[in-house]
Amino acid sequence: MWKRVASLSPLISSKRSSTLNQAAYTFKRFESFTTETPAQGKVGMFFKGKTPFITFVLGGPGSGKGTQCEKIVENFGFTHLSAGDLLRREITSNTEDGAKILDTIKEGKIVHSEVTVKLIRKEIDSSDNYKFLIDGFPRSEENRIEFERITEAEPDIVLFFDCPEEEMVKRVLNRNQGRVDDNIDTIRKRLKTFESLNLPVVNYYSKRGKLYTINAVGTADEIFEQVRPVFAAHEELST
Ligand SMILES: Nc1ncnc2c1ncn2[C@@H]1O[C@H](COP(=O)(O)OP(=O)(O)OP(=O)(O)O)[C@@H](O)[C@H]1O
Ligand SMILES: Nc1ccn([C@@H]2O[C@H](COP(=O)(O)O)[C@@H](O)[C@H]2O)c(=O)n1
Ligand SMILES: [Mg+2]
Repeated sequence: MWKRVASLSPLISSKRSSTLNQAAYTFKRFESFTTETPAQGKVGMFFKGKTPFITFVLGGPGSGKGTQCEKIVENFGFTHLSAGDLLRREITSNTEDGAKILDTIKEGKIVHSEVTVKLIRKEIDSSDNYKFLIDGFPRSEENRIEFERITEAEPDIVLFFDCPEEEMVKRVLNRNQGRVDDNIDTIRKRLKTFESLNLPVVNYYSKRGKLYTINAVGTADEIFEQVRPVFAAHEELST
């Protein structure tokens, strides 16, 4: 199993890209593998000689997480794992959990962490990549704690797309992708869930100096110009 032997986050948690340029970074280094026997089912054992680089992508419904993840994939070679997409795929595959997941999503609530972490871990395990964007996760402290318990890993960085509610509502209502939760009633519930369960996670990573807050208002390209330097600054560390 790999272990973090030194993991020093940016000394300044960035609010805007300009702050990033001034941020002093110290080396973030991992030991790829220890000599210990790998623990069954831990993320580390699946990375053959490479150190996993994990980014959590947070933000309210419609804040643009998926849109920006596509751009990060194109520009920085990450694998994009959207927790919401994995859960929706589970619904269509008629598994035991599918019906419960559908009800939870319609209610704008959070699916039990064990289910979501299992799906994420399966994707990580079967990937040849070692750079992951985990989009829409962790959505709650329970999500976060379960991920840490199962993987013994923490994210290297956490992006937070900060968007006003009225803009999020507008974007979701215009999305037209046939999502069962893209209606005004569910959006209201999702916004409440975001505030009560997801913002504490955002604050947690802010206190740990891992959070990069991105102003999510503007065109997708403008927003990506704030995102780009975050990854450019970490590129050496993540290759
Ligand atoms: N900067 C932007 N300006 C205007 N529209 C945008 C912008 N970024 C994304 N959109 C559009 O807003 C909608 C929501 O974006 P996206 O799906 O990326 O958000 P999300 O944060 O992943 O939402 P969810 O949490 O609901 O999955 C999409 O239709 C997308 O095309
Ligand atoms: N960690 C998560 C992520 C998502 N959900 C549920 O899926 C819905 C859609 O998620 P998007 O990221 O695609 O917006 C979300 O509202 C939750 O119901 C979850 O439970 N846990
Ligand atoms: Mg999304």
